[in-house]
Amino acid sequence: MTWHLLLVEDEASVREAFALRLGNQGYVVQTAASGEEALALLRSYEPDILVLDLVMPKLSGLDVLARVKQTSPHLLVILLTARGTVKDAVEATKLGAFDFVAKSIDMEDLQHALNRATEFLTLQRQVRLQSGQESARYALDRVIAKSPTTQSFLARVRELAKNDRVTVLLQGETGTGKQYMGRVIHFNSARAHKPCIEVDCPAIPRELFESELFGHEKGSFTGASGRRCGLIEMAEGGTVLFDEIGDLPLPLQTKLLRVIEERALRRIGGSTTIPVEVRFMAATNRNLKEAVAKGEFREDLYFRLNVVTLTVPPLRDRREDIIPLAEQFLARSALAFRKPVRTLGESAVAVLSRYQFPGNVRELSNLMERAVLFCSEESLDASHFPSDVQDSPVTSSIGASAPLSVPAGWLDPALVQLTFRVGEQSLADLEDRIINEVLRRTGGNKTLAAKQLGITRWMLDRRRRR
Ligand SMILES: Nc1ncnc2c1ncn2[C@@H]1O[C@H](COP(=O)(O)OP(=O)(O)OP(=O)(O)O)[C@@H](O)[C@H]1O
Repeated sequence: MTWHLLLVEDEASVREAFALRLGNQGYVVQTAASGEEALALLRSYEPDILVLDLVMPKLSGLDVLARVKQTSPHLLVILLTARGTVKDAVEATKLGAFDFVAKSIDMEDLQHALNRATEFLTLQRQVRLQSGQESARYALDRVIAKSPTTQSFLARVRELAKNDRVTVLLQGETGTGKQYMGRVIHFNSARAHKPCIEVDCPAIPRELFESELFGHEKGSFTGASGRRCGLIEMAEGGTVLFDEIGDLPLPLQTKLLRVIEERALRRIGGSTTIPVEVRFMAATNRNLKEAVAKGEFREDLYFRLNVVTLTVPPLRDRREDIIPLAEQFLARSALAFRKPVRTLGESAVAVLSRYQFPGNVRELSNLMERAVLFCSEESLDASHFPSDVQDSPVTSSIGASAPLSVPAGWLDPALVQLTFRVGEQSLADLEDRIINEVLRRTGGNKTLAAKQLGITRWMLDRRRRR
């Protein structure tokens, strides 16, 4: 499992050194140089653990802790101090800190606290699974399926939920809901009370991949200070869902194939074979057949995964679902942001009904979230959407979408025009539009899109999830 960590430390040298070491240990680290910066970041970013320096110039660690606990009561906070007192420690505990540790160059105490925190989070997730909250969220009768396309798609999902040993390959454009549908299959199957472990292939650093997936024995490589069980083992009895399986490094494809075929694995450095009883699912927006032809994906693994292929339809092929989905996202965001908005006004319905949604359900969900954030009335109308969405042209049949226009007369097909109204759109909005356009032009190939944008695959994913 990959853990996201926000490190708040005002001394640049300490911040950078700690971030580097924690990053090398597999944590995904974001940093902030002050309490104020951390609070601003936490409005849009949800780490698993917050590591806070106690003594900072304006807002102290305790001030930040008090504020964070009001908005995110379950976030685990570790306070770091070079010269803290018992009084500070007592105060931190009262405010709900998870731990209070000494700041040292070797980070020894912090390491122990982080180990405890990640163990606690793993356990908490298992308990949450058992409590059935997720099962209710992904119940088949709660999936919006107004359109005939989604209805027939769900009929196949229902069958696959019943047959809980069949391996499934979920295909579809970016943001169509492949992972979401994978969860629907899991939580409606006999495995629902067991873990559903998602492996985000592009997000796991290559050098850690094998150990994340298969686990390791103590001392099997430098840094393997204890025995660790891998994600596949953790899913025992349940499902492992590989997101963007096309990004699985080739050597690991061979190993995974063996595990699927033999239903058993060996941890790195281990001498015993451990049987695994899990269902495997994989999602991709790449054309895996093409990847096989190019030698980037193993053909035998492709056939192993491709026992049943489910293609999640793009939103433009199930337009009847747009408004009910928008209403669901509106209700969810209004609750999360404590906003008075309750309904979609006529003008908003009109805009949503004609917009093409190149980014599919994810784009609709993000669009509604932002619109709700800027709405202080009871009814949300078109003016709450960004201008390019408001001004999107009416189309009767929606084929390839073009959110950024190519002006007439421009001969170079790689040239696009980006227009925006100053004061109405944030940098993040513009970034989203550029990313969506590049993804559209690469046919949803995220690796290629990231390359064209000059960022890493991981950064692309983080930005899209923002
Ligand atoms: N039918 C649905 N009902 C409610 N929410 C949905 C539905 N389908 C997708 N979503 C939401 O839309 C977002 C994108 O879905 P998801 O991550 O499953 O897409 P994806 O196809 O796996 O995307 P990518 O290819 O980019 O990884 C998620 O927040 C998900 O919860």
